[in-house]
Amino acid sequence: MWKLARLVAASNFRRARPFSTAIPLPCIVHKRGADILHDPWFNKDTGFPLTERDRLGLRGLLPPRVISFQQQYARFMESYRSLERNTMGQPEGVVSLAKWRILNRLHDRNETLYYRVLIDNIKDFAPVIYTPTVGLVCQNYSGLFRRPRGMYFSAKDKGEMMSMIYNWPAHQVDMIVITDGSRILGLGDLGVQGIGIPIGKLDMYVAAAGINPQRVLPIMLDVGTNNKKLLEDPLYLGLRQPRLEGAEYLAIVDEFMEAVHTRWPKAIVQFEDFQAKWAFETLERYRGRFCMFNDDVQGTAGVALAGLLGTVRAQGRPLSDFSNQKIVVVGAGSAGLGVLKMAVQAVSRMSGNNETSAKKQFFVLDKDGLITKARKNLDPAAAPFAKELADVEGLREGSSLIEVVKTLKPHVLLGLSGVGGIFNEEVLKAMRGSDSPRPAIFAMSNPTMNAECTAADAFKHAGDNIVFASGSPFENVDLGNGRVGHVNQANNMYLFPGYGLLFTDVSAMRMLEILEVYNF
Ligand SMILES: NC(=O)C1=CN([C@@H]2O[C@H](COP(=O)(O)OP(=O)(O)OC[C@H]3O[C@@H](n4cnc5c(N)ncnc54)[C@H](O)[C@@H]3O)[C@@H](O)[C@H]2O)C=CC1
Ligand SMILES: CC(=O)C(=O)O
Ligand SMILES: [Mg+2]
Repeated sequence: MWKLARLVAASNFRRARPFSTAIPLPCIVHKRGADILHDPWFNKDTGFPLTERDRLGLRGLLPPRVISFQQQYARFMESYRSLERNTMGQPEGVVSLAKWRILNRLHDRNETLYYRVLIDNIKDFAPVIYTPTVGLVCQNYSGLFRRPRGMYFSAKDKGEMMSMIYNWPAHQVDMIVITDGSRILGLGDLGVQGIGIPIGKLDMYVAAAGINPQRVLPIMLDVGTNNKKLLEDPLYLGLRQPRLEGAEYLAIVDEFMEAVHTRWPKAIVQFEDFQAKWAFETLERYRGRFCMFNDDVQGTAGVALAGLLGTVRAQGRPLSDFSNQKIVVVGAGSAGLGVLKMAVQAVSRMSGNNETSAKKQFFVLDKDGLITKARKNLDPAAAPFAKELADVEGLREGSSLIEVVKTLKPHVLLGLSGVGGIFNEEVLKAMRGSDSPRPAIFAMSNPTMNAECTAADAFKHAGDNIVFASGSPFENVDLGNGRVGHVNQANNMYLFPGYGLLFTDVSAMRMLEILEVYNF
């Protein structure tokens, strides 16, 4: 997958920002002197040739020696490798943050070099700029903050957003990722510190999809936080107030959406890591009016479905066999319900059955166990997937995960619960009794510590023949005798190259029409 993503990125990125000149061809620089050196979009550090130094008023502002782009690249990679050597044996969190810092400093200084090293080393660097390290970065963002990136719209900016949006320096923006910080990965409400997620996601768009980095915009919509620790932290950088709710909340999001689409009517707004109630409500509220989608609901569904179909193929079965798989989804939030909706649609289309009958093979649990129609206060979003008690013989409302696995013997166990380790030894061992000769275990929650199980535990307890995928990366597992337990990554970022191609080749509206056609 990375190979394909790199090919896409390399071809598109070179078109947008040629490797050899380090500044995008169509770009006219209106700045001079130190302003250029302090602008990561234009800065080439010591790479400015003498002619440019004269033309741009840089003579004397840099050491005399001109260092080529290739030499700068090699020097950065050497510093990175030396950091790896020098931090060997130190705690994982310390090492990850040190790696993030060195990459972030480059991002802040010289974007061309940053994206070049990122594209060329995407497999090594994705876990640093994205999950799992981005989770740690968000948890510590107020302390790590040095230079602003993206835009911040807060509840205090009500009435000002239409003018604020024109403060963004780029004339054109194609892709926006916005969060309100209310459910950052499986880490909960991180308030303004959640900005790390839009930044990391957009880095993946540039590196894996070849989107022009000058045309992306990370956004934090700060409506307060209910995280007590952050509210009490004197260095917390966000609004120190409880989250807005109800109409007050929606008024802020409405104003932002109007402002952004007034300035850039074709920009696509990706909603990311909103708590489930707002994820669903904003999706319904805006999808008919604006170019937008929800990555956790829709992007995750696309990747999970690809993984589920891939599993059928890995079992040596025809794809039509997908309609016979028993699938247990653990987690009935924005991601779990998004996956269920799309998977049910896929089954009903493949089998020619209606959705009611396609739903029969899907089972969903939340923190209160198996969801059935007998549940009191059944969440309306989960209601379409709640089972009739008559259809789950041997089970009851609220049956535990282990009861469900032992009774149903599912072909697939898919976790989007945010609860680390919930696929424990007992549950994994019970998957040995699966009706499938090659059961699938997808531990999709992020970051790593929130994964439902580790890859090593999955192969150890559920057996060598499983198909395993996780939201955050794990190393392949050594099964002995030269055999390898392959770890696949099931993360919505794998859709970004696809979106990227759509953005470059079709207009945003056309893309949304395509998504609508597929009822995505
Ligand atoms: N791999 C990927 O591409 C993606 C992974 N995720 C991950 O999925 C997780 C959940 O995300 P959302 O659905 O947005 O969160 P959410 O907060 O909307 O939903 C979490 C769900 O898990 C349930 N849950 C909590 N404890 C449980 C337990 N002990 N047993 C069973 N269910 C339990 C909750 O009741 C709720 O239904 C997060 O860790 C997130 O990082 C989310 C989107 C994409
Ligand atoms: C991957 C992702 O979007 C999440 O964990 O929320
Ligand atoms: Mg997300």
